[in-house]
Amino acid sequence: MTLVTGVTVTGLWQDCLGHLQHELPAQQYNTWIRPLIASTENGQLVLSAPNRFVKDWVKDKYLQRIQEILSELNGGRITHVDVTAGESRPMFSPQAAPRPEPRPAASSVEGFAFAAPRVEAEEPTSTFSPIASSPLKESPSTNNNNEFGRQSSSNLILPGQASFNTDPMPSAPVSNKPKRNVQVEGGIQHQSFLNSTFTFKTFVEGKSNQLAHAAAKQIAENAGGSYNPLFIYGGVGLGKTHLMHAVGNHLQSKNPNAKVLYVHSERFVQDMVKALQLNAINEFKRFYRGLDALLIDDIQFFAGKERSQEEFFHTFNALLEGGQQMILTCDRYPKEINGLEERLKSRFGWGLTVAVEPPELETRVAILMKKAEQTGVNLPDDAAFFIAQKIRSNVRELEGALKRVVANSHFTGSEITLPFIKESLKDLLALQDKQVSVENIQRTVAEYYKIKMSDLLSKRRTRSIARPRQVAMALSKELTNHSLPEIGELFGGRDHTTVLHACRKIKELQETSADVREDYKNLLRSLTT
Ligand SMILES: Nc1ncnc2c1ncn2[C@@H]1O[C@H](COP(=O)(O)OP(=O)(O)OP(=O)(O)O)[C@@H](O)[C@H]1O
Repeated sequence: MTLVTGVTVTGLWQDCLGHLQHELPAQQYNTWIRPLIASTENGQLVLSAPNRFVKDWVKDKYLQRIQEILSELNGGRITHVDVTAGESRPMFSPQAAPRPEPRPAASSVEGFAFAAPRVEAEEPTSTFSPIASSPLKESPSTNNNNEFGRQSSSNLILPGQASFNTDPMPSAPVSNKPKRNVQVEGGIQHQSFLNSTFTFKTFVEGKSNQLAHAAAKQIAENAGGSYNPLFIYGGVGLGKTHLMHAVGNHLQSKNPNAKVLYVHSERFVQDMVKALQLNAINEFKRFYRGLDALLIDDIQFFAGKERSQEEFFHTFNALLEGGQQMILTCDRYPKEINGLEERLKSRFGWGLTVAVEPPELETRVAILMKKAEQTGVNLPDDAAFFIAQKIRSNVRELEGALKRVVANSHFTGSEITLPFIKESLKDLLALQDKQVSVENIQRTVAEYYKIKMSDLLSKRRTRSIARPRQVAMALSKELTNHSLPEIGELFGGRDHTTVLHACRKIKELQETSADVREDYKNLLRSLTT
């Protein structure tokens, strides 16, 4: 057994995860493998399962394969992997599981059990895991009509609470994230489900997130003040969750007794449904309304779920009236959420609504440098620049690329240089080259002309916006298989004749204007190489 450093083990485990993800059905992977937290003890890999149930299952079904893969990856050298129940020190960045998911502890208080892994398991039935065995296993996001399920369990689980358990499962915390801030009050634990690595210190501020960052900082210093609620919206993987946790972590560090809770909106819905089924809605209300700060992620999941919206509306009002801070994130502007009640949309706008945009090149480079520094990796400037130039879609993908490079470097013992990066990311880049999307084109064009992506889709007709828009339309026609009407639709619902006109205009300008010719050529090169 020659594992030397935690980073080496991390790299191995990350790669092993890649193999397992490839081999196993997604459901199995998400249920059993993803929640495992890797750490190193005496040079050995320790996989910490959220509870004994998962531990036994993993040992029984997957451990042998895990050992085989690790040993293949490490030249036959890994001989032992331990699987334990309960948390151990996580050692890699949040990328290991992209979204911090609330995984409260197994528990029951006076007949109510609290928390279960958010699993969609096909396997063994257990009193511990009501969601796993209930009709609610189908995620609300994939089944908008099924807001209520048939009662199938005697256990209700609320996040942030824990256990005096009568069921056979241990009360070990269930978390695939670093869990902190556990308070014990009257024998009941409160957990925040904050990811301790998502702090202001690890967040890179740039033009694209300046306002959101400033607002978050303000709130961290003055929670429950005039910026309540804070509503952060923007595309995937742009740091909304990170910022929200940063506020939570700050509040919690200022006051360790503060009851701060992070919860994904799917989880809120699931808990509420469970509470209704079990006639425990009053406990549910008390629990949420007793918080000092509530952070709810991805509230677009409330769309179409009327009863949940109703409950959330009351919780929301109660919290605001009590001066408790709320932070909400969403993938779009509140008014654009179809299926959300008007009164909620308008309430969301009562505090401060801020957008996060895709980061520009400089910020992407800075983020990469910061992530590399966090993982103790020396990333040369030109290497960071290259990755940042190539991966533009979102920060999560940027991190993914960096992790891949770092893992490869650990396995091969190679230094991270530009040629090494090109080699490591070869297939990813090739894949990306094949996948030029209209969105990608819009983002690249917006960045090139230093305008906002939303401007490209807007009705604004000033030359500084209209010309880049035409360029983006022409590039979309040239580089994608979309029809003119489809392209028009993707540019803020424009008519196909507008797209046709743009294509003709840009073709003409390329012959008469050196600037446009140059711009078009640069953009084409950047999108296709
Ligand atoms: N400005 C930033 N500085 C440092 N890390 C960042 C920044 N923006 C995003 N990240 C990182 O990118 C990853 C994705 O961020 P996050 O989960 O906050 O995205 P999100 O906007 O909530 O996406 P989603 O809508 O998919 O939930 C995280 O690991 C986060 O740390």
